[in-house]
Amino acid sequence: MLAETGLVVHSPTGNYEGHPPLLSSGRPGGTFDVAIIASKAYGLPEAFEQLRPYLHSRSVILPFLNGMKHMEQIEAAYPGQPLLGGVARIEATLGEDGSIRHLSPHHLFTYGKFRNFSEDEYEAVRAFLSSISLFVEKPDIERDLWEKYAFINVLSGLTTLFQAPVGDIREAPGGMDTFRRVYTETVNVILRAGGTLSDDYIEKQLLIVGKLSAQSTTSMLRDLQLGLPTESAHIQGYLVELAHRHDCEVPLLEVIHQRLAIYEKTRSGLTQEP
Ligand SMILES: NC(=O)C1=CN([C@@H]2O[C@H](COP(=O)(O)OP(=O)(O)OC[C@H]3O[C@@H](n4cnc5c(N)ncnc54)[C@H](OP(=O)(O)O)[C@@H]3O)[C@@H](O)[C@H]2O)C=CC1
Ligand SMILES: CC(C)(CO)C(=O)C(=O)O
Repeated sequence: MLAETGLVVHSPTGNYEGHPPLLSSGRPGGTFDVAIIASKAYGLPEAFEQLRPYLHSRSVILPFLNGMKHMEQIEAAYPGQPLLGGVARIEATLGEDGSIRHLSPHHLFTYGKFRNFSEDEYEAVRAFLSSISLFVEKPDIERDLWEKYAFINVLSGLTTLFQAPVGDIREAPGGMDTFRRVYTETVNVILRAGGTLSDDYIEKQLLIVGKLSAQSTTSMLRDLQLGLPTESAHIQGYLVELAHRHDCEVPLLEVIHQRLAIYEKTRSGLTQEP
């Protein structure tokens, strides 16, 4: 589709149309110095194999997935490969015509050193990425990854559990308290698992939740309502796995995870050939 229509972006910050060079997996193309991975988490195993022939031993990997588990998966798939952390803060979706629809003016992509860099290698990639105005370097990208993970875990978990936008959950009896309890469980797991979060993280997040527009939802709820696969195993499933590994009690996270696991099981039953 991209080859036919080109890359079309509709955005409140300005539209774009262009025909970037395209390379389909399996076609000759040489190797690349930087590879950005931005598939959904469930597409990673296939993406890893398709990308492999285009990497040299010092190609830099820059993932922009939500969550944290993919960082372990990338390290396992490409041991020793220089790995950046990347966090995307944007609200975007694919239109039926294949165009990208940027839904709100806000957008920020942060990156930073994660594993397996020499000083010179990191300096070279930093100099390259700093020429792209969308990208902002973060000295502590690991904390940024954990903070976005906690945020998306709570927001996608509660919007899918209740199948409702933020405003309806917030205004239901005890709604803000539910946000606080799910944030508290999430933060406990992350800290016990060795993750870092900024001081007063929960209070700051509750202020953000209070200010979100009442209609705010998440891409996971949109996927669930359309009967599409979700990243729940990668987001909620991995957090519950970390909770069990580190002896944390997480009753609400378990219920959210179960609700999403039931959805995924029902969905895969419906999509299987008879
Ligand atoms: N959408 C958003 O607003 C935000 C998303 N994120 C995170 O970003 C990640 C991507 O999400 P999103 O962009 O919404 O997902 P989409 O499904 O919209 O886009 C993923 C893209 O990856 C492509 N892709 C999948 N597998 C491969 C492969 N093996 N080789 C090459 N390309 C591949 C898909 O191509 P094709 O269509 O041909 O399959 C598709 O264009 C997720 O982890 C999500 O949580 C983070 C912040 C905001
Ligand atoms: C930030 C947010 C909630 C924007 O849609 C998101 O990342 C998602 O829905 O996946």
